[in-house]
Amino acid sequence: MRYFTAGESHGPELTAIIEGVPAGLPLLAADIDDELARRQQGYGRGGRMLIEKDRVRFTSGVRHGKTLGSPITMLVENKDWKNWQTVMGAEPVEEKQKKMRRVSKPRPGHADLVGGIKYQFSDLRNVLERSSARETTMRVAIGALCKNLLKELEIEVAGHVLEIGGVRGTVTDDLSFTSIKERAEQSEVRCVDSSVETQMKQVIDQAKKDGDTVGGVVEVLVNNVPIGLGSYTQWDQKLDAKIARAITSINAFKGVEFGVGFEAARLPGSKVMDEIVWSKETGYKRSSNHLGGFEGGMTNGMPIMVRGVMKPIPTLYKPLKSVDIDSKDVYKASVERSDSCAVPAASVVAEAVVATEIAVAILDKFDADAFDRLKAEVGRYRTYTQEF
Ligand SMILES: Cc1cc2nc3c(=O)[nH]c(=O)nc-3n(C[C@H](O)[C@H](O)[C@H](O)COP(=O)(O)O)c2cc1C
Ligand SMILES: C=C(O[C@@H]1CC(C(=O)O)=C[C@@H](OP(=O)(O)O)[C@H]1O)C(=O)O
Repeated sequence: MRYFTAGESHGPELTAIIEGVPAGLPLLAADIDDELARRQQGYGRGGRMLIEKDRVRFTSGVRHGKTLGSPITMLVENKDWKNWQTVMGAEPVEEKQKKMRRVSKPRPGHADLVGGIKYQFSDLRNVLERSSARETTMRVAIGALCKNLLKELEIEVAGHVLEIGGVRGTVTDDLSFTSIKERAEQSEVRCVDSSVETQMKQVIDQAKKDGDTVGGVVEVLVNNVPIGLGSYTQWDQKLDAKIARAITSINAFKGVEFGVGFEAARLPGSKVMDEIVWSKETGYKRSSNHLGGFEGGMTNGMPIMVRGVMKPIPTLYKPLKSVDIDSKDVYKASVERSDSCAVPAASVVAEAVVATEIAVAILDKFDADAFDRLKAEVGRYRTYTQEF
């Protein structure tokens, strides 16, 4: 399976084309829309989310609620487009109109300056329109399709927020996968530890008041993953590496860890490796999951546990110093309408990109032309791994 996304933040619409999805997978626009709505929620978002109501439209690859095996095209309309038609239209405009909403004072931490230098733009809006995390809408749409496929194979994905602006929630060991999923859904900050929710919201409110922003840490868990997705045989076949790339490809994500993660540097081997146990009913299992479900770049059958760190949003209402690209004089950076914290929304994006990587690994490994055959093959393979 491969895919592309396209679309500018204030252009007419966003597009995704996905190729290699098996034929016969049940797929409804409503399944995608539910996930798109989850991404739009979360405490700390700015005014744009009040304008948009993301809904998908299939224009190819789906018929009567099932995939056809041909490329799937998904479109999401930007409701804000009606306010930007002159600024963002495809047809040539007068010089005077070209100056409308022109950006010449790059925001530190956003793509503005480097993108402008690279593509030789005199208006940095040409950069920010595509570097905007509006693009993550389509990655969530693709992830929703992949979650549909995984659900049919009894694989579940859950994302939640661990930390915002230095306030960290605790996830106790006795919390089941289901309760993590449910609790995240009930929380405005998508944190399963309700005792820190108010504090997280206060940190976001304070940042907003100060014209500042905050980042945080999200976690994605994947349950019931078959053993042996990915491979140790070639560096670029390692699935943990592909997931790490997918996470750091989310706008503003700066780091990834699996299982105990960076803490592994401070622990002895006996506290990091997961002991192997066996029973006739379950086959091979581990008595702990410090390695977050990966050994040798392959899934080991334990839940995948991956975390990503998001830096604070770069656009500051109290802007940092920048340089005007025309005069080279020192100015405050441009202020675009912006979120103060998008960590809860980003946890939904993280879920989507992890689901996508796992779906791709499954489609690579098994006969994936027809969904029923894929499902049967995955079932047989699970029996094999249990009896090994
Ligand atoms: C869901 C989400 C919403 C975001 N909202 C904003 C925003 O409102 N303003 C902003 O400056 N950056 C926002 N960002 C972050 C920027 O898109 C990102 O920092 C920028 O593209 C530069 O990329 P980099 O931080 O990965 O280097 C958001 C990121 C995500 C994941
Ligand atoms: C539009 C979305 O997020 C946007 C991401 C973003 C950025 O710079 O990344 C900047 C803001 O754009 P705008 O100036 O239009 O409000 C966010 O709202 C979205 O998540 O759908």
